[in-house]
Amino acid sequence: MKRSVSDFLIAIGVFLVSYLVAAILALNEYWLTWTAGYSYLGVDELPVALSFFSLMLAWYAWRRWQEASISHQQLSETIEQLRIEVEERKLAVEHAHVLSATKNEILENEYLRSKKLEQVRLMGDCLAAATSLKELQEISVTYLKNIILDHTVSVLFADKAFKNWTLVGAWGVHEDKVYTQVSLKDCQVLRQSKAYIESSNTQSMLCGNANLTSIKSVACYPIACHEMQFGVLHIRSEKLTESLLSSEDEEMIVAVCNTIGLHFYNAQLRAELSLASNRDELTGLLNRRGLGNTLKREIKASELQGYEVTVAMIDIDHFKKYNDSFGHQEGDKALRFVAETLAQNMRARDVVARYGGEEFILVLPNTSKIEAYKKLKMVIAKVAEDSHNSPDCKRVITLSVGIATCPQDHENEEMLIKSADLALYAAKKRGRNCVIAYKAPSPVKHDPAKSHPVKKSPAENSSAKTIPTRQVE
Ligand SMILES: Nc1nc2c(ncn2[C@@H]2O[C@H](COP(=O)(O)OP(=O)(O)OP(=O)(O)O)[C@@H](O)[C@H]2O)c(=O)[nH]1
Repeated sequence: MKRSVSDFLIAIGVFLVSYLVAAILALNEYWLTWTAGYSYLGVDELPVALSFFSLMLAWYAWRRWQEASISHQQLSETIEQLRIEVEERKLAVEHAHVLSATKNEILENEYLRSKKLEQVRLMGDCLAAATSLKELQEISVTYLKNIILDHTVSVLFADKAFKNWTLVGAWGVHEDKVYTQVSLKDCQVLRQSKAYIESSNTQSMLCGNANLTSIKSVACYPIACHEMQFGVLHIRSEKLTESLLSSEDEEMIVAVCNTIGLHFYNAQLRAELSLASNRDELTGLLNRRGLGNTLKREIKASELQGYEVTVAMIDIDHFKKYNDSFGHQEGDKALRFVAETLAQNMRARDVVARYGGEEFILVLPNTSKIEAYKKLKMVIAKVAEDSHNSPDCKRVITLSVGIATCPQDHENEEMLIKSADLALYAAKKRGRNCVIAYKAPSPVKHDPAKSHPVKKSPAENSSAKTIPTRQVE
């Protein structure tokens, strides 16, 4: 625009200068006409010539100004176009940067998510293979730590009876702000049996476990299945935020808690089933089925470790008479009394089982025949003595016992029980209330390659010959 104005001024200037020159020439003509009596041009033609000349000059100036304006406008337009183009390119570059950053972020999030999903899968496999409640809890915490990375987290689990709750894991960005104490009565998840999310700027949060004044937000999730609460996952933050977790993260955490709950539920179901199928309902002891597995295991262990296992078969004497005299219910009480007394007088490693009816079996690992004999003598004396004073027994209860030892009598569990049963039969024949050890009628042929060497205990070495065994008839 500046350029156009200057061109216009130049044109005006040229116009004025041309008029000035024309005026000078005209004056010169008049001067010559007046002083010398002649002129180069006729005085009458002079204004016309000057006007023509001025017009020519003015036209020329106007054209120049117009041309200058046009070229300047074109230049401005070109510059504007270039400016727009540069702006557009800048925007395009910025957009590309944003796109690439978003793409990177998406890729990173996807990578993290796939890693977390892999952890969830591994966790499921490990939980499915867990064999105890403690193992289930530890596996859950280990994997939750790999899945919930950017928060301050605490995990509580209930014991088998759902009475005591323990803080099994606590970790997070603020190690000092994880749970230190657990207040169950204030746990909203346990109260409401559902996820609980709270944020408050004041100290009065309903979540009793946001026990630090700096905690402004909590998100707690139940670890449950079929309305059975096995645990609580508690996430806390110092930030005042309505949503501690992104919707994706929350979705994953809820799914993980549900998976853990399901595994706890399955484990509990399995334990209950196994208990029900392996336990005798009346006495709570192992039943015949449970005994079979246990005895097999003990015989295998004795082979590997080279020690003896003794099996004792116990029968209550004249129990039919007891039932007939005092009734079946009293008979049941007596059975429970015998079961309890046997269990109380055995070592933790010994196995006490109800074989059926009024028959019990003891499995005594790492126990020689003579040790078992002494122990059983003591036990039948104890049962007789205690039954005398017990309100559960209507009369003194005596027991007959037959014992057999692996590997010297038999290495097979069925044959071992059969041998103990034969010895029991002998005890009954002998007059009851006694212990008889099985003695094979003829020496058992041992295949040295098959049988395992046995470490003799000092007790056996000293008194093996004094054992009052009796050949089974
Ligand atoms: N109350 C009760 N009685 C049972 C149970 N199981 C078996 N019995 C009884 O136990 C008795 C066993 O009797 P027998 O096998 O004849 O043996 P016994 O009378 O003890 O005679 P000996 O063994 O020779 O001393 C039967 O009367 C059964 O009914 C039970 O669960 N509860």
